[in-house]
Amino acid sequence: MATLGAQRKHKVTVVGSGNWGTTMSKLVAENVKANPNLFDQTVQMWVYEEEVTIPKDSRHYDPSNDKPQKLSEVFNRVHENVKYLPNITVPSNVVGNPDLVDSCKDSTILIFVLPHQFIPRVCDQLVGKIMPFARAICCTKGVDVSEKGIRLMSEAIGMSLSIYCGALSGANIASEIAQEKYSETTVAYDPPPMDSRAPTPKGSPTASQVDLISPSKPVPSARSARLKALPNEYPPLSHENVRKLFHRPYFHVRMVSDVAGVSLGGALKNIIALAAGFVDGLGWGDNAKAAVMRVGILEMVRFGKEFFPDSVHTSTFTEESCGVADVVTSCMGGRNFRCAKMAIERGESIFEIEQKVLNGQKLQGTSTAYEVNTFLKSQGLEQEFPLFTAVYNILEKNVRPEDIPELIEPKA
Ligand SMILES: NC(=O)c1ccc[n+]([C@@H]2O[C@H](COP(=O)([O-])OP(=O)(O)OC[C@H]3O[C@@H](n4cnc5c(N)ncnc54)[C@H](O)[C@@H]3O)[C@@H](O)[C@H]2O)c1
Ligand SMILES: O=P(O)(O)OC[C@H](O)CO
Repeated sequence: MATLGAQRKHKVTVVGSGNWGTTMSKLVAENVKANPNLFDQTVQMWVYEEEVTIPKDSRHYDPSNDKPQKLSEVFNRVHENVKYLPNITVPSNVVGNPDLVDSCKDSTILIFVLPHQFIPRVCDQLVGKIMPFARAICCTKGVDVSEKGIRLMSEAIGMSLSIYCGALSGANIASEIAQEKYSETTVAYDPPPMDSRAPTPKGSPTASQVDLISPSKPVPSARSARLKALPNEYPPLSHENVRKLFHRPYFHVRMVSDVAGVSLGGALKNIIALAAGFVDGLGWGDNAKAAVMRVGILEMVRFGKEFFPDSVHTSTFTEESCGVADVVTSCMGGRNFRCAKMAIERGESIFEIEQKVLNGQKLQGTSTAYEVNTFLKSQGLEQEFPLFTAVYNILEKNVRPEDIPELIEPKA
């Protein structure tokens, strides 16, 4: 039932069109159709434009037209991302839009699903070009490290665009979800009090006047940013309504408020997956992989407690899909795990494997290992995170994968 007084509907843009971005567009498009009272029926998907040649084994291959074509044009013609999510039909209410600003400018909900290294530049292009009261959900797995320190990607998005940004992360190998195989995820959404629809007490500033976060409950993802309240004519972005955007019979959503825990789980698991791939590539078997996962989970929890003490709930890592469950799935079938394993088996660098095997898809564990190490070095705390540090040093060829057991053995 539409919220009393809500005459407008949320327009949704998925910012990203990769393997997960396209999968996310598919499930979101299914949900806007299922909730016409809440959402506009067309989902914009920003496509980072490139020329693609339709593979000969594609059902869309046309020998009379095998020249390179614009990805967005092919997508809008055949409703399939022939490069990043082949053989999956995406609902026709998803529009592939190569113009970033045009795809976002009228949307009240922005779902960021880009490799994390591209987020800052994309946000820079959107500053001042989006709805001032838009809200975002970051599905990207990574952290934002600079000389100022470490930030969650949701914080980086929120601060850059002066909007509130939540996070989605879980045991979510995209290709399985695209095939509608059962999975689950965690969505953390903890909006500013101004977004709550409690009756506005007399004398309180109206939505248009409120442009600072309430001092009583600073919103981590947009600390000191100038937030605009979501106007009452839109349905409230309650946990119930946000869940309706993502939950599917095959994609079970649990809503939480711990944005930091959800974000860190997704980012740090990619480092652990590399370590698991290294030991698996050595042929050391499941026990070795389990040992590496155990130490990695400990370091994930420690990292959250150490650097995000006022926002991370340790239970998020153990009880939610974004924690241990994501480590498990990533260390069995994730790209970071598979490429690390292949690198050891073939005696090649993981960076070469990424280029040769992923067809344009991007690993996130390698860059996250470097970014986390830069931050740990700045804090003088590499020794407190031996597995994260070992993965960095393996990538740098300072140590060998065979050295992992010694490197993670607790020091007397
Ligand atoms: N693929 C998965 O199974 C999966 C699942 C859950 C979360 N994630 C996370 O989602 C995020 C996005 O991953 P993905 O799988 O959609 O992407 P991907 O790995 O398929 O990466 C390719 C995407 O990057 C885009 N790209 C390349 N160069 C770019 C540039 N200069 N600027 C902007 N975009 C550029 C490409 O157009 C393409 O859309 C990552 O953080 C990833 O960890 C991925
Ligand atoms: O393929 P990966 O390693 O990027 O992992 C995919 C998802 O993040 C698994 O949850």
